[in-house]
Amino acid sequence: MKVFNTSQIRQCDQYTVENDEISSIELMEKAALACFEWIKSQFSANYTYYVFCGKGNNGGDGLAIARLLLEENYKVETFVIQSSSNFSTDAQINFDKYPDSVSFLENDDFEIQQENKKIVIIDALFGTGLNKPLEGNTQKIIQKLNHIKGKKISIDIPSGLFSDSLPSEDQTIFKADVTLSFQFYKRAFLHVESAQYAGKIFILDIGLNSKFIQDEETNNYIISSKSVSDNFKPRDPFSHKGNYGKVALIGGSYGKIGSISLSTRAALKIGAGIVFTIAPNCGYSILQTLAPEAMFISGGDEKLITEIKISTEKTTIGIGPGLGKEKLTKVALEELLKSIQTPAVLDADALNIISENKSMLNLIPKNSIITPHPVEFARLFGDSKDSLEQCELAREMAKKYNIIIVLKGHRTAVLTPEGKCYYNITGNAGMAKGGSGDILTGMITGLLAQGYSPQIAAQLGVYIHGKAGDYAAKKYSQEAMTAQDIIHRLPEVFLNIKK
Ligand SMILES: NC(=O)C1=CN([C@@H]2O[C@H](COP(=O)(O)OP(=O)(O)OC[C@H]3O[C@@H](n4cnc5c(N)ncnc54)[C@H](O)[C@@H]3O)[C@@H](O)[C@H]2O)[C@@H](O)CC1
Ligand SMILES: Nc1ncnc2c1ncn2[C@@H]1O[C@H](COP(=O)(O)OP(=O)(O)O)[C@@H](O)[C@H]1O
Ligand SMILES: [K+]
Repeated sequence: MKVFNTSQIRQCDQYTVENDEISSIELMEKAALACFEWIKSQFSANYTYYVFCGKGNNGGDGLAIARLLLEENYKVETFVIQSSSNFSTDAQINFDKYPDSVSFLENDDFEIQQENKKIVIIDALFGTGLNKPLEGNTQKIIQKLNHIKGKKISIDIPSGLFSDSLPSEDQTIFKADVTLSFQFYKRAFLHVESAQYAGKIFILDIGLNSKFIQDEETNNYIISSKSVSDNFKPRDPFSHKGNYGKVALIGGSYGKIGSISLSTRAALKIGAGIVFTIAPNCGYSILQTLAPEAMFISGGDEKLITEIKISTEKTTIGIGPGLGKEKLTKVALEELLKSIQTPAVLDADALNIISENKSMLNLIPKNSIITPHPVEFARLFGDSKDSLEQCELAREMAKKYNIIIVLKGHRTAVLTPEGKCYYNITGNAGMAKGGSGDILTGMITGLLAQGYSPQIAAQLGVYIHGKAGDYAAKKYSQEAMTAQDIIHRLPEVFLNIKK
C-alpha cells in the first residue's frame, strides 16, 4: 500500500475530480459519510458530539459530519473558529447547508458540560492544509480541548500535525484517541514522535482514482495483508524437508543461551526444513531440550563462540542473538563473513561487533538483512535527531552497503538497496520485552532459507512477527504475554494468511 505526501494526495483528489464523475463537494460528502458511518458503528446516540471546525476543507468535512449526525437526531454542538480568512468554497457550501446554528469561536471561552461523561469531541479544525505551527487562539483552543475528558476523534489528521514532517516538542497538537484518515496513511502516522497524537488510525476508503494511485510513484509503502498473501508460498504437497532450506542460527553465550534458543524455535516454527544451532557448549542440553528438532553444533568453547564450523554454501546464516563481543568471537564472525557468498541475517551483537570495527561493514554479503533497533543502528551509522531522520539515514545506508535494513520499533521500517521503505503496522507494546527481537531474527532467517528473496523475507518476517504478537496480546494481554508467546501464536497467522 503506497504512502503519499501531502502534495501527491492533493493531486490525487484533483485527478479524481477531473477524471471521475465526482465533484469536490461530492468527494467531501463521501468523506464525511465514511466518518459518520464509522462514528455510528462505535458510539450510541447517548453521546453528545462537540464538533470543532476550521474554515478550510477539513472544517468542511466537520460541518458535513455534524449535519449527518444532526439528521439522525444525535446531540450535536458545532463550533467554527473565527478568523480573518474566508471559508473554502466547499466548506462554505457545508456551512450554508448546516441546519442548526453554530458558535463562532474568537477565543477559548467555549463550555463543554463535563459532568455529562458521554462526550465525543470531533477535531475538524485543520487538515493537511496547515502551513505553520498553530499559535494564538487556535493554539489555546486545542490546549483546552486536550484537557477535556472524552473520546476524541480527529478527522484526516490531528490538527496542528504536519503530514510529512515531525513536530517540535513545543508544538501544540490535538491529541486524538482515534484518527479517521482518508484513503492513505500519512507518513506522520508511522513515526513515534507524531503518531502518538493520532491514537488508533482507521483509513477510510473514499474511492479516489485507482489509476492515479497505481501510476503515481513513491518510495514509501505500508506492508499490507494483501501483499503478504500475494507473496506467500504455500507448501507443495510433494515436497520434502530439503525444499525448505537449511538454517544455521549462531549466537548465545554463557547466560544468554535463551536468546539463540528463541531464534532457533522461531526458525523451526516459521517452516524452515532443517535447522542447526551453533552455540557454546554450555548451551548443548538447553538447546537439545528446548528445540529437539534442531541440531547442535559446538561453537568451540564452553561459554563463548570461538569458531563457526559450517559449510556456508547451502546454509542460510542468522547470527547475533546473545553472541557476545569477545575478541575470539569477533574473529570468528569476521572469518564467517569472509566465507559467505549468499545473503545472511545479522542482528544484535553481530551488529555491535561491526559497530566497533566499522571496516567489517564492507564484509556483509550483498542483499543481507540487518535488524538493528534504533540504538544499534546509531552505533553502526551515527546519531540522528529524530526517527524520520534515522529512517532516511537507513535508506542511504541500505543503498550504500547494498543491504536490507530492518529498523525495528513501534513501526518497523524495512529499507532496501533501491531506496524503498516498507513500514510494518502489525505488532503492539506487549512485544516491547526482551526476546522479541531474537524471534524476529529466527523468523527472517527461516523465511530466507525457504527461498523467499531477502526483501520479501524481511517484509514477511516483520509482518508475521507483529501479527503473531497481536494474537498473543489478544489471548494473554500485552502485559502478560512474553516473547515466546509470539512463537506460540504463529499458527493463527498462517491459518489466516492462507484463507
Ligand atoms: N482526498 C482527501 O484527502 C480529501 C480531503 N478532504 C479534506 O481536506 C483537507 C485539506 O483541506 P484544506 O487544504 O482546505 O486545508 P485545511 O482544512 O487543513 O486548512 C486550511 C485553512 O487553514 C488555514 N491555516 C493553515 N495553517 C494555519 C495555521 N497555522 N494557523 C491558522 N490557520 C491556518 C488556511 O489559511 C486555510 O484557511 C484534508 O485534511 C481533508 O480533511 C476532504 O474534504 C475530501 C477529500
Ligand atoms: N511498542 C511496540 N509496538 C510494536 N512492536 C514493538 C514494540 N516494541 C517492540 N516491538 C517489536 O519487538 C521487537 C524488539 O526487538 P529488540 O529491540 O531487538 O529486542 P530484543 O532483541 O531485546 O528482544 C522488534 O521487532 C520491535 O519491532
Ligand atoms: K483535523
